[in-house]
Amino acid sequence: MDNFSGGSPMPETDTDAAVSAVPAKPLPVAELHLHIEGTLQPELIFALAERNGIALPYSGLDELRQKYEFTDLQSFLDLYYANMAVLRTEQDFADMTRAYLERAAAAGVRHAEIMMDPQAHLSRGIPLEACVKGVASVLATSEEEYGISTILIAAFLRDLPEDSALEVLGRLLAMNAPIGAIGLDSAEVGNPPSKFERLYAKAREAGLRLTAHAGEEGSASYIIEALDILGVERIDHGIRCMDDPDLVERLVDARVPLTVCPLSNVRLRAVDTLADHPLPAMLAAGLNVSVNSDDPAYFGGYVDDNFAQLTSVFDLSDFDKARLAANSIHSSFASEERKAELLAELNGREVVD
Ligand SMILES: Nc1ncnc2[nH]cnc12
Ligand SMILES: [Zn+2]
Repeated sequence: MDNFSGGSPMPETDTDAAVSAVPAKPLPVAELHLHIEGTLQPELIFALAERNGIALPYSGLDELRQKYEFTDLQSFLDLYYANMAVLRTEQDFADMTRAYLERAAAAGVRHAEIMMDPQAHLSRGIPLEACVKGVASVLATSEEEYGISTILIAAFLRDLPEDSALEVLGRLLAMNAPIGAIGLDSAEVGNPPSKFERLYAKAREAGLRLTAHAGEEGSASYIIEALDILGVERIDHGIRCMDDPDLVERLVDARVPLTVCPLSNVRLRAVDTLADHPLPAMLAAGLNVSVNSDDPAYFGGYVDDNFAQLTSVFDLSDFDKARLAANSIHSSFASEERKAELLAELNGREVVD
């Protein structure tokens, strides 16, 4: 942050005005909390349905979009899993991944850690190879093609038994799937991290990095369990830590990364409005928070949209935005060399909205 140069000055000459009329380049960030199945835009859902001869239960885009009113996490998950029906072939997974990377590059994403839910596809009869290869084949060249380095995270559905997760992790390891980490997602309340102790032990033994959703709808105790029982290095969401001052102190002291998703929290009613979001209080408390999009096709925006809306509601300073971007890079599972590259890029630029 040493070279951080503050906001854009007001234009004083015609040349300055012309330069400032060029659309601002977004902040270079790492996106650490992104479900690839949550990037399926309505248009792509219809295109894939047509390609695969699948009849959708919606007459058109408008009817589908009307379903994007959620009352809680489960009401979203119901639609999220239902829409996955259009993903059938390796090509479908590849096309979805390419569409995300293209949009993410425009949002300033320079490194992405991408979760996929293999169990949600296996249960529909899709071969594990099709979903893994479809996503991974595109990620393999993401840095050259989109300027985005990537890591694939296998996320496990916490509302299924641990044995199912163990079986799928075993198959991923046996096929040498190019995964760098595991995660834990889906319906949180009633499915605490302690249910997955053996899964995380197995992943750790295999040399994988560890993250888990905790404290999205579940209480602060889920965050404590994820740290103490699963040994995670990062917490996805984690906003409910703000209910427990001792936990906040622990997270600050240990610099535990929290991958916060503001627009998701509003759309899933974890908070009432963006103005009620705890992100500014989390920053003020010294927590290691980053801004992420979670399921951008469902929640109204990609990472740049999250930054833009946060800025409009909270008047975030350039310093705050640069800190959030730097946190995202430091908190990634990228190599130290890649992190240094991204931090140099971040520090060498002026920050604008
Ligand atoms: N926000 C979220 N919480 C839990 N599981 C998810 N799967 C996709 N998005 C999710
Ligand atoms: Zn998530």
